[in-house]
Amino acid sequence: MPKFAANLTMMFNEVPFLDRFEAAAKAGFKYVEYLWPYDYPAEELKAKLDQYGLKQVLFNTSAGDVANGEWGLAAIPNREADARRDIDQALEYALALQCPTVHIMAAVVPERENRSAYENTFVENVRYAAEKFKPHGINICLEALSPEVKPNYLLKSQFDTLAIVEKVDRDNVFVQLDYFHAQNVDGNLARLTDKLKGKFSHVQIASVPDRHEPDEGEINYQYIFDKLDEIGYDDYVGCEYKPRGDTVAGLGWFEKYKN
Ligand SMILES: O=C(O)C(=O)[C@@H](O)CO
Ligand SMILES: [Mg+2]
Repeated sequence: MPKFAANLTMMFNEVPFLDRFEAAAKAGFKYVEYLWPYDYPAEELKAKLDQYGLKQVLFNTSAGDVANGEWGLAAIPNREADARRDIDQALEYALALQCPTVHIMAAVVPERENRSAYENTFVENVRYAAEKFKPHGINICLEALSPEVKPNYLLKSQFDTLAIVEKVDRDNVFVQLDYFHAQNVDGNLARLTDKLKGKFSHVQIASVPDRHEPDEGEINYQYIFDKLDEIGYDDYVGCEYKPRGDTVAGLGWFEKYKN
């Protein structure tokens, strides 16, 4: 049975961020993820996790200067020092939060720029991270984002992402399989899951097209959850969706997975 993690950036927005840990635990979650921890001291976040008996399972490296169009730095040529500073910062937080996986954000590639220079920079920075994280048993994930959500992001297709993972060639680097983006770009999700078997170590879910609860829209998530069980996927499934309304009112789909 999948181990579902509440995404505290997208869910439980009825309450301030630090109160979402309690809300997630009360709703029956044992695991949480969120995009970035850096606005808070790691000790404060760890205290929340401990207070509510939660495990943090994923967060991202910094997105950089979002107001100026950045969405990750790790692929931007000549910004290696900034990217590696962000990777080091993520490692400190991962250790303090005892978080097993960090998503390294790549970058938006401006249309006039040379994509292969971005890919090469990304590969080198991810290798740097892989080697720093390895002694601590921390995994790295790389994620494709669909153009309707993040136009010109370096990684669009799951297969672009797999190609970079293979090029990086480190045993703690995996695909982050977000089925919402995968359906938008790649489709054929059951076959995709088979093809990526063993290559992904974090999953995220949301309905398509509206990115709501996984109980509507064009993806049959019950089928996908069974598929994940069938292939022996044992890592986490992040609920990275925008609730249609009240978060708890939308959790009917989750009832049968609580234990
Ligand atoms: O947008 C998504 O999907 C994510 O998982 C974010 O963490 C990164 O854009
Ligand atoms: Mg995602």
